[in-house]
Amino acid sequence: MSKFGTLVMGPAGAGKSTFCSALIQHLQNTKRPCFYVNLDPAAEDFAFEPDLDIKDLISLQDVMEEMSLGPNGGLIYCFEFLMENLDFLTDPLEQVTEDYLIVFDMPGQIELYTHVPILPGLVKTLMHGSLNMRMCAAYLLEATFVIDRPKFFSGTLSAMSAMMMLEMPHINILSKMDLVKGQVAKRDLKRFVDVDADLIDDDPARKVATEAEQKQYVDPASPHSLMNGASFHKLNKAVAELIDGFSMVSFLKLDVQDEHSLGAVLSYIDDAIQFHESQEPREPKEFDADNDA
Ligand SMILES: Nc1nc2c(ncn2[C@@H]2O[C@H](COP(=O)(O)OP(=O)(O)OP(=O)(O)O)[C@@H](O)[C@H]2O)c(=O)[nH]1
Ligand SMILES: [Mg+2]
Repeated sequence: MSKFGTLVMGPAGAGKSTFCSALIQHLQNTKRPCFYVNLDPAAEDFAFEPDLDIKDLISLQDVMEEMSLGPNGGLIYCFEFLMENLDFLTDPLEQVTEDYLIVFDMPGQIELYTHVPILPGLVKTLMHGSLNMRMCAAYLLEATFVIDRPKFFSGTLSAMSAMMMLEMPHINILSKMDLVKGQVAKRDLKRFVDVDADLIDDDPARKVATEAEQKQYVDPASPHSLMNGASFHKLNKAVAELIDGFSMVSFLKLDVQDEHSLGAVLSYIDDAIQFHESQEPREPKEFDADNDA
């Protein structure tokens, strides 16, 4: 029997916990069971009480106080501790049946997704251990990033970094769409959703380098050369072309207030983990003449 889950990831404040709550509410509205796992050892307030909370194993506050660590070092310590005590996570998940969607709410420290090798180990255990969980990553990036194009591509690289680290089905999501409504034309938004490298050239905020600035740029091979606006632009364009040329990243738009938007994101998650293909066909409910009258 398989289990099904999604890891909700992304930078600090991207809207992960808000999305988890909205998704749980949507699952409840559509009569689907859900198991909510909080893996953020610093999270405090929840719209839905987690079914499993890493804070019952270890809390970031305690680690920082007792180990004299800062918030980022403390978080890594918490995850290393979780990896040494994986039964805390796997035992309760053993009981979860295949009709459930298991939603993992992750912390926002970006290093977890970029270069610390803890998450790949955790994902391997969940997917390839006895739980046999089919999982996908839901990586959130705040939609306001589209206002600043180099920042958008930088955020896209962080999503790619997580994709490369985790080697699991991956869905990228532009969260907080309500914040850019009316600010970005639909036509322009399309070019962020299916990433278009020309966004870098068309950037209305782009400062064109003066002739003097162009000359300032010396030798790219020299460690003492300073990159100026023109050379940063070339670098940004090359990165954007790489993303565009290989169709490596595209985004779904998410407005947590909109049930259709949540439903659309959920259907991508379901497809990625092949949720519906593995469900037993349900018996249609018996017709109850008394109640239906
Ligand atoms: N306008 C708007 N605000 C949002 C939305 N989602 C989240 N927020 C706000 O953004 C802030 C961060 O939201 P969270 O859901 O806590 O973000 P997070 O990614 O879980 O944050 P960390 O766990 O701290 O990394 C909160 O103030 C939310 O109210 C959204 O869709 N629209
Ligand atoms: Mg959160």
